[in-house]
Amino acid sequence: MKLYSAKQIYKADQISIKKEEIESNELMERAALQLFNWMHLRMQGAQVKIHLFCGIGNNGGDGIALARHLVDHGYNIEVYVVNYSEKRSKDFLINLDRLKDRKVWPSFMNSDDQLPEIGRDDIIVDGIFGIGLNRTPDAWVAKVIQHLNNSQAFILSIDIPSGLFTDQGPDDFDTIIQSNYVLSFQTPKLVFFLPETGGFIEQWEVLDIGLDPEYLMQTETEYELIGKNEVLTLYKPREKYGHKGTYGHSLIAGGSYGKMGSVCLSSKAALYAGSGLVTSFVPKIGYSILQTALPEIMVMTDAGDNELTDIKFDIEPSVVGIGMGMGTSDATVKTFSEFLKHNKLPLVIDADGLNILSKNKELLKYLPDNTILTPHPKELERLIGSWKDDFEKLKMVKAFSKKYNCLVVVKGAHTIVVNKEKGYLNTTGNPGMATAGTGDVLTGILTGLLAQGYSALDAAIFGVYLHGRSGDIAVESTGFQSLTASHVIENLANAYLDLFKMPEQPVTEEENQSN
Ligand SMILES: NC(=O)C1=CN([C@@H]2O[C@H](COP(=O)(O)OP(=O)(O)OC[C@H]3O[C@@H](n4cnc5c(N)ncnc54)[C@H](O)[C@@H]3O)[C@@H](O)[C@H]2O)[C@@H](O)CC1
Ligand SMILES: Nc1ncnc2c1ncn2[C@@H]1O[C@H](COP(=O)(O)OP(=O)(O)O)[C@@H](O)[C@H]1O
Ligand SMILES: [K+]
Repeated sequence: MKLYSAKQIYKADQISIKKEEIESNELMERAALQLFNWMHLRMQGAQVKIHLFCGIGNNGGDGIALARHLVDHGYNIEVYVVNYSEKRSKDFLINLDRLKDRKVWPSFMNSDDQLPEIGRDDIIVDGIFGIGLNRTPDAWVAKVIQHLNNSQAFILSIDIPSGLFTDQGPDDFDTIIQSNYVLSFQTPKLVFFLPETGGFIEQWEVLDIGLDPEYLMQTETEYELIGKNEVLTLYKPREKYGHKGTYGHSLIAGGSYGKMGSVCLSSKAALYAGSGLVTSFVPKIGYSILQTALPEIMVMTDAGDNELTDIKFDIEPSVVGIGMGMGTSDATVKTFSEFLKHNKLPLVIDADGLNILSKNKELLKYLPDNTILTPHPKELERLIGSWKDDFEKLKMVKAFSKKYNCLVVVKGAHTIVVNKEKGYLNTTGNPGMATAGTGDVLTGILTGLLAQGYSALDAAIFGVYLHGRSGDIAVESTGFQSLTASHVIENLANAYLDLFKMPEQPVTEEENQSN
């Protein structure tokens, strides 16, 4: 699913109005009707108090138009206009008049007004600011926002939580509505998925207000949201006459004394992801550990007893996944550097491989094109330096990806695969996955997919999705606390099978009776 910027949404807005030959307030009416239908379906006329807080722009206009529909259906409403500017939008004013025709008189809130009382069982509709926010709200508006956040009432935001910018990071986190539910027009917004701002949204849903499909389809976006529909087209079916050679050979290189588990996890994950063959390349200390833990894989040892000192092998794998548990001793740094200088194979680099690159940036020029790097936030900071906010971070990652012609998998709650100018945000995964070794599993999956002939970009997008989906299936039986990296591997099979499961259909009345 594409994530459109505010600029693109405004453009879609204008094009739709022109093409359909409608007035802009008709588009607002569509939005308001969608909002109303959503609420009415759930509330069924319940007399819970609904407080609608509306700004003076079109987001406020949506709120005012919604208020009219609610009052027409007998709901118990109170309307407030947060009067932060004199520049009221045309459609806001049209809808204000329509509301007044119903004898509903909003309270106009100005800077020194008392804040209204809100019960914890009431509902708040947040229509203060939408995608038009272009500067941090004034202190008194921030106070109103804080008051709503502190009320403990359920907050339903129109389009975007008020105070959240659509395409830039916040300056002040105290000026943002903490939403329970966001009904977002046409597209979710990028900020719903970034670590700094995602926490302001508990749940979201898109309301289709019928913006011009042609424009939406043809417009390229900087970011895409990746779910099942997107990865299904990437999946490569197994061929009837395929043999293990068809599905590639993954070499997993890493490990050091006390950290052989990481190589076990990556190697096993590569196998479960479907790699035809898997060889682990480890220091001597790892030999019996890997042979015992994973009978399906082959093991090659380095000259070093406890750490990698001479990364050389006389086989020709299809891809190398390297870095997990490897350490950063002088000998390992030296051999890793030498390996990079001579290597021609596709690479996935993780953990200490990334740490070594961060301290020896001159090595970056040896990365083969489309190498996949999989940093967690700390590793990313070591690699690209620190950032002011998530937007600056993404800008820096894009520049890095472009400069070194590599893919960066920015790991987190919504992992983002960055390929030069474009970012792909994953929708699977859960906080149970914040546990030791899940990153090693991801490296193994990505290596295993590359071995099977997926392009680097497809492997990264699909692998990140599968990894999270495995975690989501696993957590149903483990709970968050007890989810381990091994559970993620064990559920890879279920994640693959789940790709082709139809969503559950509700049982119809007839079927019910025949049972
Ligand atoms: N195409 C769409 O998606 C549609 C959008 N609509 C609504 O329109 C909204 C956008 O409306 P607007 O562009 O009027 O913008 P907003 O309603 O978000 O903001 C109102 C105006 O306040 C001013 N402003 C921004 N930051 C401020 C601040 N900190 N203090 C004081 N004033 C500030 C700006 O000039 C802005 O235009 C959307 O979020 C959505 O709710 C709907 O009406 C229907 C169609
Ligand atoms: N809150 C979360 N929600 C979803 N996925 C998460 C969350 N926290 C961590 N993960 C995922 O778990 C993995 C952790 O990787 P990493 O930090 O490298 O762990 P390790 O080094 O222990 O293997 C990443 O793929 C990350 O996206
Ligand atoms: K809003």
